[in-house]
Amino acid sequence: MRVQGPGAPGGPGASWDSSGTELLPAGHRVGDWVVTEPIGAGGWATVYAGTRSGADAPGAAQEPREVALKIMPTSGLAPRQARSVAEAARREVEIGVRAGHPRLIRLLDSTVLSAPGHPALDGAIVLVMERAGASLRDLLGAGITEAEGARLIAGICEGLAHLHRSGWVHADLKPENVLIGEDGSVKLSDFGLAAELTTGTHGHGPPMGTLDYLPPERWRAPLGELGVEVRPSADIWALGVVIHEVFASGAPLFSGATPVARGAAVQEYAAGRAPLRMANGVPEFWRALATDCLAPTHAARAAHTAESLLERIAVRQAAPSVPRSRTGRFGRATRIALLALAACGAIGPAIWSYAGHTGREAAPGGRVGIAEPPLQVRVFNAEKGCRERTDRDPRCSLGLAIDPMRPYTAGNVVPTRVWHADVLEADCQLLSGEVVIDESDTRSTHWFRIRLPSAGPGGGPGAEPGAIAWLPAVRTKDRPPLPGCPAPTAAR
Ligand SMILES: Nc1ncnc2c1ncn2[C@@H]1O[C@H](COP(=O)(O)OP(=O)(O)OP(=O)(O)O)[C@@H](O)[C@H]1O
Repeated sequence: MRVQGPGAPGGPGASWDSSGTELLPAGHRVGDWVVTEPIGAGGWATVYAGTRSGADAPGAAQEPREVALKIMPTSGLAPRQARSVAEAARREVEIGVRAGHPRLIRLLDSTVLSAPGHPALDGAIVLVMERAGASLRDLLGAGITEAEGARLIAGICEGLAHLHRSGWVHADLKPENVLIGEDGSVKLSDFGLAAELTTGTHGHGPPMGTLDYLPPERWRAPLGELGVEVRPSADIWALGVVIHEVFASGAPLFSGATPVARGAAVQEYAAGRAPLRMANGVPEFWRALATDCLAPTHAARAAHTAESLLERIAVRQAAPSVPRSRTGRFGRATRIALLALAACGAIGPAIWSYAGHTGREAAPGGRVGIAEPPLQVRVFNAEKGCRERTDRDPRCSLGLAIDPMRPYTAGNVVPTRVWHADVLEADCQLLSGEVVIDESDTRSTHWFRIRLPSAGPGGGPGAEPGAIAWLPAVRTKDRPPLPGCPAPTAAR
């Protein structure tokens, strides 16, 4: 349940949520949808399972048949409360329209109910969403393996990284708002408190939130005309709390009988008067990651972005299959070879392609309408001077590898060159390829399999149709949610 944040004046509470589930009986029709059963309720809304009433309606074939209907009643609320509900719905719709991503629950439609004969429903806002199978909260009690926890947390980081890149802070990250699709994929939901980063560094949101996930600075945040200041680092704090819960079977990180008492424990920790005490079962890597997320001040936490955390998780996931001696091999000589790659011209033997691979296989679960590979990645050149020029100077060109399992040296690149900001199509990712260290010392074993554009993005030699190559993940800031690549041992 979400409640008002500390120090907030009155606002919509959770008073009607328990009775809300009776609002819509099974069989009730909402636009093109028929209610089947209640799924859940929060402070603003009751969520029902719905199914399409007319399968033959125009466009029906493109839409899922099973949906979730989030009903946000406004009648009976004080005008200010009704405005808050309408604002929350507006933010959900705005994110749905402007920031769609496979790691965010998909908004299909929104409408306002007209039900003059049913005063409790009249004027209610309805959000029609893709339906998830469960929430992370549902999974916590059963215990989550480290591998599964890693996958779930990586999915949350991908969703946050996308939101932050798109200029939004979620501001209410918690296990209830991490949904699990029927194919097991992670989807962030509930953007009713999301804040747009209007200044680039922070935005403003209503003085509300879920107390157990609020960062220390929010407990003292002044309430201005625009609301309270919200920064992406607030989501990172909440992520730290969630990481702990994932590996501690849902046990709260800060002790106290009530959310307010636990908030006092947060303040004690932030003031340096109490240590962070995580459950013993939290594995070392995740303990370290959560500790960084839970840095007590915004300034200390800001260094740990969702992208950088994702990168650390990717490297860690790749680590067990990379023998230590192999990683240790890459000293100065390899690094110099890597740097040389940024400047060398077109070099390299034949292009490696997978016979019979189309790159258009449906994602697991194959849901219609959810983004499927290939997905776009934009090339990033760590050399600042190269990012500022658009003349495709050969010295600023970057090479794509032929084989991600061999050192990324001049002899292992395809003829097609790419430049900063080129957009490439990736169809899968490999977390445990050869180590690559870029010019800014970022080290990664993560690679994307790229379909080479037949014209050559730089106007260089074109590739044969369907040819592929490999982009080291250090050469892009994007982290599209791609499936894993099959082990690249295929014919060369
Ligand atoms: N698309 C969906 N598919 C399946 N279940 C969903 C979906 N959206 C929400 N739910 C379920 O309904 C519950 C309430 O939804 P939601 O959190 O969006 O409502 P809310 O009133 O904004 O909640 P809160 O006040 O706790 O933030 C969720 O915890 C989740 O279990």
